[in-house]
This record gives sequence, structure tokens and C-alpha cells, in this order.
Amino acid sequence: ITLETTIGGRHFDNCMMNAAGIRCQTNKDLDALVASKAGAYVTKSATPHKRAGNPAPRMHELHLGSINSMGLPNNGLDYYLNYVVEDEQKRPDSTNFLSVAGTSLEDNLAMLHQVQDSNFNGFVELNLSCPNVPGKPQVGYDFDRVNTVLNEVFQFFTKPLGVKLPPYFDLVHFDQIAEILNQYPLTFVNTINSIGNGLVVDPETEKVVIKPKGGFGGIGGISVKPTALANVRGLALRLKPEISIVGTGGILNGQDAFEHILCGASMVQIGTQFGYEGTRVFDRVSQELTEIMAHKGYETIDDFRGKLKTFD
Ligand SMILES: O=C(O)c1[nH]c(=O)[nH]c(=O)c1I
Repeated sequence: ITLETTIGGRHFDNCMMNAAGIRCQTNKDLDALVASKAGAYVTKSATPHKRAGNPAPRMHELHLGSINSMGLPNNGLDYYLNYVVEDEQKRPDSTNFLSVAGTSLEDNLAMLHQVQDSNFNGFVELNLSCPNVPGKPQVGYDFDRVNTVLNEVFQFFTKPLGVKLPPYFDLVHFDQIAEILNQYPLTFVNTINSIGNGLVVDPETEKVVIKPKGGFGGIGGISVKPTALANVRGLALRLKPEISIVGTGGILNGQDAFEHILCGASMVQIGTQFGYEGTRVFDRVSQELTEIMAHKGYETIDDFRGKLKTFD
């Protein structure tokens, strides 16, 4: 039994990795991911220059998930680009993901020009769904904007690129975003980012639990799995086969990973639970998924990927 997978012609020994933002902000974080059982890593979403992010407390752990309004804290594009280029020199056959999240079209284009002109040979994950930059709407909820951004990007960008999308909650929105995405040579689509602008309160203190934006923040973890599965399935059914699906959201164990793959994911990303458990989450979830596959008689994830049954 193997958990290997292929995206955009690149082979990965394991179909699971971290989600951007969680334990991937420093060289030390990334080295731990390299040493782990994860099939790849993605770096914290980068802006052109280092950013401090929102005031703390800006992340809160719940037993049913997490809420965060980090505000895009990161060490700047150069830091992550240097890391991935150096890592590729050490491990030439590895493919990893560099996440970029400019707070403007100009910033995104400038960063992608820099990546295009660099020696980076991995995947770029263009984050169109950060919900926590005060005053900045999520690009992913403005379909015309998504079209404009991708049209500008693909005028010059020739390396493998995917987009990180927010969750959609209306089948017409699945139709609309898929119609746009299918017009571009995307390598993958990563769905979902956190469910934006949720609110968690503490009934004891009668107070919100994070400081930024009056307590509003992105929700992750177990409570987002049904939304994540719907977006994986909704897009898998609508996107052209050349675009692979990366499934993110609510993955705590092997069963959750199995469900994401059954809905159409070729790679799964673990965020909240990776934050709680550290890199041994990849050993545990790999073991659990392997046991499920053995029980069902599956040898590879292709044996069941996207084969969710319906009643009709
Ligand atoms: O607040 C963040 O840094 C953040 N938080 C999220 O939940 N998703 C994102 O894409 C980002 I860039």
C-alpha cells in the first residue's frame, strides 16, 4: 500500500503536507517539515517585505477547531524564496510549495515576477483567500478580480502555479469560479482556506477570544470539514482534469484524509491539527489512512480518489 500521489507531473511519496500558515514561518519550522513524513511543505504566505501581522491574542485553540486573525505575519518573500531554492539544491527531486499573498495586485505581480526570474522549480500557491487583513476583502469572493489577477499572472508566469481559495457556500458560485479557473493553465486548486470572519466568545469572561477585528477571525479544524468536503467535491466535479485538487480543512485523522481523497483530492493539507500535534501528526494520519486502505483493499489513492458515490 502506498500513499504516493502525483500533481502536475511531480511525484510525492506521501499525499499529505502542512497547510500554509501553520508551523511554517521560520527556517526551523520548515526544517522540521523536511525531516517529517509529510510529502511536501508549503511556506507561510509571503508579502514582498517582512510583516508583523495583527496584535495578539490573534489565535485561539478550541477543542472543535481554531480561530485566527494572524494578519499575514511573515518574514518576506526573499526569506522563503531563499529557503526553497537552497532546499532544492540539497534535495533536487523534492517539490515544495511557496505561498504568496500580496495585499494588492501590484504586490502579487511583483512577487511572481521575482519567482519567475528565480531558480525556484517548485509550485507557487497564490493565496486569494486571506480573511484577516483589516480593510482588505478576500480576492476569492470577487470573481471579476480573480479573473483579472489570473489574466495578468499568466501573461508572464510559466512555472507551476495553483490558487488557495476561500470556501464557497452556493453551487452557483462553484459554477462561476470553476468557469474562470478552467480558462487558465493552473496546476492545482487548494480548497479550502479558513471560514472567514467567524466569532468565538468566552461565556465566562463574556468577551471575545482574539484581539483583532473585534474578535472576528478565520475558523479551522473539525467544524469546517463538511464545508471543505463540499468545496473539494464541488470543484473536482467542475474543473478540467489537468487541474488537481488539494484538499484542506478539518483533517484530524486518517478517516478525514480518506474522505477528502474520496471527494477528489490528490493531496491533503493539515492545518489546525498539525498546529496542535506537531509533525508526528503526519506519522499518525499516514498510519490511519493506510489501515483504512488495507481494510478496503485499496493499494493506491488512485483506486478511490474522486469515486464518491451518490444515490442517483
Ligand atoms: O491571518 C493570516 O495570516 C491568515 N489566516 C488564515 O486563516 N488564512 C490565511 O490565508 C491567512 I494569510
